[in-house]
Amino acid sequence: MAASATRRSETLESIVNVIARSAAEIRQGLVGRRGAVEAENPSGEVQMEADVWADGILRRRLSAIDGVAQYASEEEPEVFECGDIEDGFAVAVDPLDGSSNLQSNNTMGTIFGVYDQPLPASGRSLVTAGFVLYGPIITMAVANEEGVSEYELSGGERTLITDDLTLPEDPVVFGFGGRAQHWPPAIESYVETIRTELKLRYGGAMIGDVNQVLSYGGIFAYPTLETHENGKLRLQFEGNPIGYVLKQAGGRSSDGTRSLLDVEATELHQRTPVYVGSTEYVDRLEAALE
Ligand SMILES: O=P(O)(O)OC[C@H]1O[C@](O)(COP(=O)(O)O)[C@@H](O)[C@@H]1O
Ligand SMILES: [Mg+2]
Ligand SMILES: [Mg+2]
Repeated sequence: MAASATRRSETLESIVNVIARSAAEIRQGLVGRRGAVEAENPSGEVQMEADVWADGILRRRLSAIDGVAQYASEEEPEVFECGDIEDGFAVAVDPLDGSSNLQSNNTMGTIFGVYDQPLPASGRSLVTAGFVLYGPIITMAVANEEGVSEYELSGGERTLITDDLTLPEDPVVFGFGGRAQHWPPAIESYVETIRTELKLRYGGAMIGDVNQVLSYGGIFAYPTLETHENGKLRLQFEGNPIGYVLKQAGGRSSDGTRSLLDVEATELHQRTPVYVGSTEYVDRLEAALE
């Protein structure tokens, strides 16, 4: 993509600012939108009112940014073309990650990835990725080639907490999704081993669970299942952005055999097994699956 370096960095800054400024509004808008709509997303999952609403806000605001050429979301079947792809970025979002937690009022997030190639694109073409976490307070992690920064968000303001978010050296937590009776034997015995070393932390929103791994070290997975070989999570909207954040924080990602960033992107809504966290634990997981 041919835009000048200055224009590219202005566009990236605008994308991050728009997501940061929308976060408080998205969280407030969850009130009264905790029910399902009579529709499924392209992955065949029930959509919640809040999923559709948050997607609408992000589509309108992100597609209006000069230098954003494509917008795509977990909630929409097709890429929304909004500029010249020869001269702009593609933004992929999971507007609400963990929206099944609306019912129980638990943690959720918003995930984004900014690609330098038309979607579906390889994780190697990400230039920025990150997430908003709607916890007791709203935080945001933003990864780019310089590393990972963490912010606290309040109203429209973004306050830098650290510009060097890195995984701690001594891992503490793990969380694996899916029903244990559907895990292949190799996953089951890996979990049997690591549960003697780490503490279980699983909250049902990838972004909440991944943020615990970023804070304390360890491993998060939504693994391959005997019923669903590619697990549940989507490469463009979830796997790639989180794989990029973890790599820039000093850890790594895998689909079971290779970095998520090296998985070939064939379809917008393709699923992939996801294993992310401290390098030692992801390496051992790959060895267990060999
Ligand atoms: O309810 P399960 O099967 O544990 O699945 C939880 C996983 O599904 C997800 O909620 C999928 O994301 P969405 O909510 O964006 O569809 C992940 O955040 C989470 O890790
Ligand atoms: Mg999600
Ligand atoms: Mg979602």
